[in-house]
Formats: sequence, C-alpha cells, structure tokens
Amino acid sequence: MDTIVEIEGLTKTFRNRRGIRDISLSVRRGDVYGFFGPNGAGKTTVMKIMAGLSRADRGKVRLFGHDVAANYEQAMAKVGVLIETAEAYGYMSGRKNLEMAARFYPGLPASRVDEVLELVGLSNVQRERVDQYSLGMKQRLGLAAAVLSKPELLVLDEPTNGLDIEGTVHIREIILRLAREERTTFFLSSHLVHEMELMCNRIGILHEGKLIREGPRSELLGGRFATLEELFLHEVREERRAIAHV
Ligand SMILES: Nc1ncnc2c1ncn2[C@@H]1O[C@H](COP(=O)(O)OP(=O)(O)OP(=O)(O)O)[C@@H](O)[C@H]1O
Repeated sequence: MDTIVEIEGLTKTFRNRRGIRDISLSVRRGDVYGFFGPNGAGKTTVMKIMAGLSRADRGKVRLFGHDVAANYEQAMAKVGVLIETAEAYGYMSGRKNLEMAARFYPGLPASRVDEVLELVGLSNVQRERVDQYSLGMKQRLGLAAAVLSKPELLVLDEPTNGLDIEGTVHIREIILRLAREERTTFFLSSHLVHEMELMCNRIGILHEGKLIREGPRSELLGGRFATLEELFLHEVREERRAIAHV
C-alpha cells in the first residue's frame, strides 16, 4: 500500500477552546479523499497544519513519509496547496501571475504555464487583469498555480466555495481529470455533501473538531444510507446521544 498522507492524533485547541481533537486518517496514492464537515468543523485547521501553515499542539502529519513539522521541504516537495481563496495580484494578468509563481520552481519548462492555462480553461483570458476575473476564474487560476509543479498530491480547501453551478462543474471536471489522467492524489474539503459524492472515493466526516467516521465511500454508505447526507445526520445524532450518556 502506497500511503501518501498519514495523520496521527492531530490536536489543536484555540484560545476559544475550539479546534480539532485527535484526528487520525490516511490517504493512499490515487485516492480522491473528501474531508467533509459543516462550517467550523475544523477542516481548514487540519489542512493548514498539513501544509505547514500552522502548528499542531499534538500529533503528526506525514506526507510521502516525511514529517511536515520536522522536515518541511521534503514533505512538501511533491505537494500543491490551495487553502482559502486563491491569492493573486489583481493588477497583473493571469498569465503573469503564473509566470511569477513558476519562478519558485527552477527547471520548470516555460511551456508548463501554457499547459496549466489550458487545463483550467483560462487560455482565452490569460492576458486580462486578474481583478477583471470572476470568482470562478480566480479559483481556477489558484488551481493552475497549485498544479504548476505537477504535484503528486493536491490539498484543496473548499475548491468550489462560492462558485455557481458552471464554475463548480468546471473545477470538479479538472479534479477528476487530474485524478484519472495524471493519477494525482487529492485531499479536498467541502461542506457540500453532493460534491463529495460526485468526486471522492474515500471520505472523512468531521464534526465539531472530531473525525466521526472515515472510510471508502461505498463502505460508509454500506447499503444502509442512500446518501452521505443521511449518513452524516445519523452520525451526528449518534454522537450527540453518546455525549448525553456520558
Ligand atoms: N486562529 C483561530 N483562532 C481562534 N479560533 C479559530 C482560529 N481558526 C479557527 N478557529 C475556530 O476553530 C474552528 C474550526 O475552524 P476551521 O476554519 O478549521 O473550520 P472549517 O471546517 O474549515 O469551516 P469553514 O468551512 O467555515 O471554513 C471554528 O470554530 C473556528 O472559529
């Protein structure tokens, strides 16, 4: 088994006592892992720790076998990240933004910028200023930047957040295409249950900072639940019942 992401006992508590508690999960090569949970469940917190943007109080994240906290450069060498809204320089063109980002990767062929523009469907607007782009276009530009170096793992936090139907479908198609054609492994979060059903083969359900269920999508539904939404509501009810009995 080729394990790409290993998270063990990850815990972080903010001053307001919110945060994440004892999260453990693993992602294998080729998985499209959906990290599902309502707003405030702790998805971004986990992803920021995974990307080295925040530190855990306890626990470990290993990417490609390297500990992110202890061995950041090696852990992140084959990882692309898009966390929260993509940052770009609004006064520059989409293309210029990508060319600037490409400078971080010495040895990247110049043609790669064209390739990723094509992949995300921005070739026709590549010379327009980013502040003229729609939210969906900005999000696709963020995705283009995240895939520039041909990462083997993409960590995407709410990649379709705030997008309209077409924008959402477009991002979903790009993700599925990369998973299929380049065998990119994905760890992506969403609070949209339908998204998870359409894209992910493995799902972790996060609720109030705890991973309440985790596993292959088909196993989680297990014939008992028609949809993930039903499963989620069932699990939350069970969790509340268990807490009430303590
Ligand atoms: N820097 C911080 N200081 C204090 N509390 C924080 C901080 N970052 C996150 N939190 C709290 O931790 C909890 C988890 O937040 P997080 O952003 O990880 O959730 P999320 O699942 O990504 O939700 P969303 O979909 O709304 O982004 C929330 O209650 C949030 O208010």
